[in-house]
Amino acid sequence: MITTITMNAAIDKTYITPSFAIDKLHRVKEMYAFAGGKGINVARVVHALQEPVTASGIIAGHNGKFIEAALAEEGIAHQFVAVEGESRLCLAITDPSTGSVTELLEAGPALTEEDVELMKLTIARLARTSTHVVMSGSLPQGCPVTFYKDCVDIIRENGASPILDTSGDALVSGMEGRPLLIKPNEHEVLKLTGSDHADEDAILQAIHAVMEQGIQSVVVSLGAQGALAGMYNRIYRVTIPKVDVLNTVGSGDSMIAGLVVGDKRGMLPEEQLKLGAACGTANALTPAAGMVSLTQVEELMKSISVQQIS
Ligand SMILES: Nc1ncnc2c1ncn2[C@@H]1O[C@H](COP(=O)(O)OP(=O)(O)OP(=O)(O)O)[C@@H](O)[C@H]1O
Ligand SMILES: O=P(O)(O)OC[C@@]1(O)O[C@H](CO)[C@@H](O)[C@@H]1O
Repeated sequence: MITTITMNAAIDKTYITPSFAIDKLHRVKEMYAFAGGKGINVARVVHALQEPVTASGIIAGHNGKFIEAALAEEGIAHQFVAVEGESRLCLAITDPSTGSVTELLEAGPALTEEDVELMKLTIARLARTSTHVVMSGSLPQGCPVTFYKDCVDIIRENGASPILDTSGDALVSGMEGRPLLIKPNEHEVLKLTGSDHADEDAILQAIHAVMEQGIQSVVVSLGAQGALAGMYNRIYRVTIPKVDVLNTVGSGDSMIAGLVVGDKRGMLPEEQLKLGAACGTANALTPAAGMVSLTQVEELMKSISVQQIS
């Protein structure tokens, strides 16, 4: 089983708003509301790839109940820790006329020390029956920045492989535990090395630096440009086809799902990267975040190329 952890689960609402402009009134004709937050998106895509998955993390209040009910309706197993307060609403306003995406993310509940300890115990328990535990997204208020680092250790001690997809200080700290895989985007990876050039050389240097830290796989996703990746001390370039994009929110999460499923199935790095990129691109073809069709993933895999460059 693959377990996903979303420390700040959300209702992900998407408003499709042609000619969106600030300071104007818009009547929204098309909208989607799904259980979301990065780890839940990963779980949904793992489920679409037909691997057993359990979604875990923190929920609160009425929105938390919505999240559980929505997952149950989708047939996704879940075991959340419920805390005081209200789970957040994350709003993405997408404008098909310009391709713009405007995101408004609420803060979500504040955790107590007891909540944090209970979450660690839950992760330890789930890790015992999992091959991989994927921790994704920002940490909620009250959660120490070292949380992911502690959990990387807990997951490994309990026999599963830890995967981390977060940013900022939580990523820097979590990397000290040497998770199996991280997937920063180009901005996140350059922040790690303090470089301000987003060119390929800087990204490659950053990938080498991360691998030298003892992290086996680092996949730097580059949106429509595909990805550059370091796996087992080799460097790969992933080239993806040009597609008609509807909404890229959740493409990173979908890519993680493909990579983890690929690892679980024992695929070679090239095939894992192909599956990851196909899931990311398939997500961009759907209006909602973290949603892919298996048929589209399989079709896209045929037009994605992965080249070992060093
Ligand atoms: N515009 C696009 N066209 C085609 N594929 C895309 C596009 N954007 C993203 N993808 C696919 O999804 C993968 C991950 O995307 P991206 O680099 O945007 O991740 P991210 O920044 O972590 O996304 P998010 O945080 O919104 O989940 C890319 O490597 C690519 O395969
Ligand atoms: O605040 P976080 O946890 O970093 O990001 C939350 C979020 O923007 O990420 C997902 C897309 O990747 C959305 O489902 C969700 O709303």
